[in-house]
Amino acid sequence: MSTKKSSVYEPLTESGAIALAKRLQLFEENSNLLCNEIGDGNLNLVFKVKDSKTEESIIIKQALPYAKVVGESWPLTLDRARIETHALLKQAEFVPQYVPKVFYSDEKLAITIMEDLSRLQISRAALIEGKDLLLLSKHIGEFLAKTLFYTSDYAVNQHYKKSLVKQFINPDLCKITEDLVFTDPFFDHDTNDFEPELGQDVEQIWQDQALKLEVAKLKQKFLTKAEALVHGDLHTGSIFADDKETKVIDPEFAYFGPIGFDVGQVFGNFLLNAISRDVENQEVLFTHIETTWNVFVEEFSKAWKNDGLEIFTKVDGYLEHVLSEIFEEAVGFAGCEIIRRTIGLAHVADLDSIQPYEKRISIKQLALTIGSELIKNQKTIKDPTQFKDYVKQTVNQ
Ligand SMILES: Nc1ncnc2c1ncn2[C@@H]1O[C@H](COP(=O)(O)OP(=O)(O)O)[C@@H](O)[C@H]1O
Ligand SMILES: CSC[C@H]1O[C@H](OP(=O)(O)O)[C@H](O)[C@@H]1O
Repeated sequence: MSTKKSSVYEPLTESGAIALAKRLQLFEENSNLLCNEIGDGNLNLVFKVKDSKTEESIIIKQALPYAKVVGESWPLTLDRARIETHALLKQAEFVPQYVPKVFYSDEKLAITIMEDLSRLQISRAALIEGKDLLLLSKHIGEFLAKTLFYTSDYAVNQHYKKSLVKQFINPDLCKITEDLVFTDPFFDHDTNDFEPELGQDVEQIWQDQALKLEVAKLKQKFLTKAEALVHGDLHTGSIFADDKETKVIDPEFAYFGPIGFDVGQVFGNFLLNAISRDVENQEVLFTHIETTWNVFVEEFSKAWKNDGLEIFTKVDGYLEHVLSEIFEEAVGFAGCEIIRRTIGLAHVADLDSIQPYEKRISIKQLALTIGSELIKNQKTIKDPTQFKDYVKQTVNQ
């Protein structure tokens, strides 16, 4: 992997992406290259460049100086490309099997050139199609345990940890999460986006002081708890998968934050898919939540016992305390994710594609109830079985 700093930034076009791939000699000389911009995310350009003869391909991801979904009126730092490249490289130190290979990056051009994962499918789309993705949660549990444990104070020298915290200072992208996940959906803010039929339910959220108090505490944790290098946006749209393989992409929101945030976003997005399904097809998602947590605990505990550097990792009861705090926080963060994906700026296809419209509205009402209940009952829900029972109880009310 090589890194470069060009002197000027300019957004790439499809022909510009081909020219860049040729200049960097990423393909054989005289190859006939084709390129399409395939980005469907909220923020960046994504070019797929392919050799028409050999079918070999690469991905060139480029940050724009603004949020693509909104346009130039929402300026956004190009530094997110540096964060993404370095987060992918850091994660690859622990779980190379679960992240795309990075071939090249250029901070000034704000590009990351990486492995093309088109052989896999974005897991949100696959789950909406009803695919089970049987190994997804086993892989994600291991991804979470290893990337989070091995970047935390439990595992690394405290001077090195602080140098990493500095490297991953990411104020602009954190501000997006602070606003869109932890603030705007809980107030009458103009970024919110919901159907008029949800007006009363949303009003109830805005008036619920007990809920807002818990959200305030969760936001404070997100703002201050520099526990480990979190992915920061680990939803099912950031995970490529098939029945055998899993790859996590798009860590441009990475920073040192609470471990429970990544775990909670995974729980929240599995749950969003679960409630979008008929009851008889939901079980596989609850199994994914359970497996994610069980594998996380197993791998995190193994790493703690074998590689714990912090002296207190040898003290009886400390691991159990840390794990129970992570679970409690994950339940609360999952609730915030569910609410913001229902009434905030950035929706999910799991809910928005539900037909007919009336069914969509009633499932979104259910999502708001489940999200609120998870946030207010973080302390009583102690494990995935109770989590499932709690959700089912709410669904049946
Ligand atoms: N390494 C990759 N291989 C194949 N397709 C990719 C890759 N990275 C991104 N994409 C495609 O581009 C889309 C947007 O990528 P993503 O990183 O999520 O962008 P954004 O940061 O704008 O959300 C993905 O949903 C996927 O379709
Ligand atoms: C204006 S950013 C909204 C939303 O988009 C990000 O997701 P992605 O980059 O995967 O499309 C992130 O979840 C932000 O909260």
